[in-house]
Amino acid sequence: MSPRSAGDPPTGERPLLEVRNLEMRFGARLIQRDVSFRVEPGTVFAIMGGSGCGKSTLLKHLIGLLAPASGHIVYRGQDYWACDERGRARLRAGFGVLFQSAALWSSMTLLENVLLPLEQQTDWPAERREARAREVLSWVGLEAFADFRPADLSGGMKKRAGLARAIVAEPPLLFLDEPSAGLDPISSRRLDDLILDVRERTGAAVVLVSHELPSLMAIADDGIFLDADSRRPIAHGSPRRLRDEATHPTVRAFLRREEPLPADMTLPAP
Ligand SMILES: Nc1ncnc2c1ncn2[C@@H]1O[C@H](COP(=O)(O)OP(=O)(O)OP(=O)(O)O)[C@@H](O)[C@H]1O
Repeated sequence: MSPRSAGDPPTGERPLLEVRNLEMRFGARLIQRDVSFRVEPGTVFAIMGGSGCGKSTLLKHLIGLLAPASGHIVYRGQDYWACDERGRARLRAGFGVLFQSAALWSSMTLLENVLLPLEQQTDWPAERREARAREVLSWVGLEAFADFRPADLSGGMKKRAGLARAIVAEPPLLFLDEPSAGLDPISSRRLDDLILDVRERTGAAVVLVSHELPSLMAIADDGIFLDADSRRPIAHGSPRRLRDEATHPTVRAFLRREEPLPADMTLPAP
């Protein structure tokens, strides 16, 4: 399948993921409201914004770890929180997640880590599971490290192993929390290429939280920018377009590394 980009016309298909008027709170504390967006198959969608604006909190809502204060999170037409626990578990089986820490099991080898989703989600015979796990380890360049434990790997290798585990069962949706955080520029670039390669190979849509501008510009087709002050999204679109066209000073400051404008200075109409 060939991935769509943000500039393509709508396909008329149901989006893989649709967020409608989501409001997120911790107790009485509002984190964000009015969050609405769609993620189409085969696209890379970025959740952007400054520190503490609620990016990780949004990701946790999307993968079912936190329940919305109000609003809807809909996967291929199914409202996640309107489903019973079995229905939610079925939807979650379609998510691959790479956490910031990679969250590999330290007592297991890489191969055993990557086999886990296949053991949980397929009834394939053991040889087929192992062949698939080794194939995916080779995609991420770790076939020679299948018998290593996570402690014996570099940070970039752990991320690649976490990515292998996230994609091994070919989930239609992949969630990545700051995939290149803590990596040197070369490892970070390599991971970006790998994310695009995975998207090409599997047709998965990718939702990622990232602060890394080169990474955002290189791989994201679309995105949303959350603002910590107003506690609302203040821009939607591809990071490249927002970098070139956004007028909001916070978005410009973030994506173009500009100094934010003084609060009393108004912007010309676009
Ligand atoms: N479990 C929690 N209970 C209460 N408040 C929380 C909890 N988790 C996060 N917060 C608060 O919610 C706000 C958003 O946090 P979040 O981690 O989602 O931001 P972020 O945009 O991902 O930040 P960063 O880029 O620094 O990782 C912060 O003010 C944070 O202190």
